[in-house]
Amino acid sequence: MMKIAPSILSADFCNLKHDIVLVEKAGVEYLHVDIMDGHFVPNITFGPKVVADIRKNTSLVLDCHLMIDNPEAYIKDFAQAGGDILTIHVESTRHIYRAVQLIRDNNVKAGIVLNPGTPLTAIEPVLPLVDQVLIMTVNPGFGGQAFIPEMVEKVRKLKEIKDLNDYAFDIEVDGGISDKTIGKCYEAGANVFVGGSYIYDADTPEQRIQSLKDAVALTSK
Ligand SMILES: O=C(CO)[C@@H](O)[C@H](O)COP(=O)(O)O
Ligand SMILES: [Co+2]
Repeated sequence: MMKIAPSILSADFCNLKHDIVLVEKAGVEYLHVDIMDGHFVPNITFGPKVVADIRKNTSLVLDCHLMIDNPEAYIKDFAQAGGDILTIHVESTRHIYRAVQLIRDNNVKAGIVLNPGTPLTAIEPVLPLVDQVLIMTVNPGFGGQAFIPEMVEKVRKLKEIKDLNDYAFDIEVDGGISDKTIGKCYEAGANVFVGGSYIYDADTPEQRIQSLKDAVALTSK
């Protein structure tokens, strides 16, 4: 099942509710929520309070991408704030297995994410435990960056590992996703697609969402 996850990093934070309702009405499944701490990545966004306020205003699945050091310290807070999926970077903790267990213990879905420079071998031990694997297709920290084409092969290899072991996790891609890049990722095995600037930097985000869906449908034929 393919899902589109608009990233509110590119939304207007003074009109956040409007920008969330807009994509919800356009028929997306997820809302991608980027949490940045100014340490793990060179940018800062917001914390659990904003996630809790978003939760009160939408029934979309809140797909929380934690770009923070020591994520263990905040997992409970983001789970209680109403995050549905908490995705943590394998590079952000020394104890990835324990951190993934902690997410599951908080009764939310567990995701794991890899920077472009991190090999798939780094996450193999936790693959049986996770609901989602996110392959970064840009360096994390900012919206509007160019898609890194080499990441398509990483998605393909991950899909092979998934099929070989009969794992059930979703494969998500994040960064530089547009009508030009989504098809390659879908064809390689991704089924959750984050879209930030491509969706929100347009006059008609609804049309951009439709064009992403159309590009996937074309690839499927
Ligand atoms: O996690 C991140 C950036 O670190 C993303 O979720 C961005 O929000 C994607 O933005 P675009 O590349 O689609 O503009
Ligand atoms: Co993200």
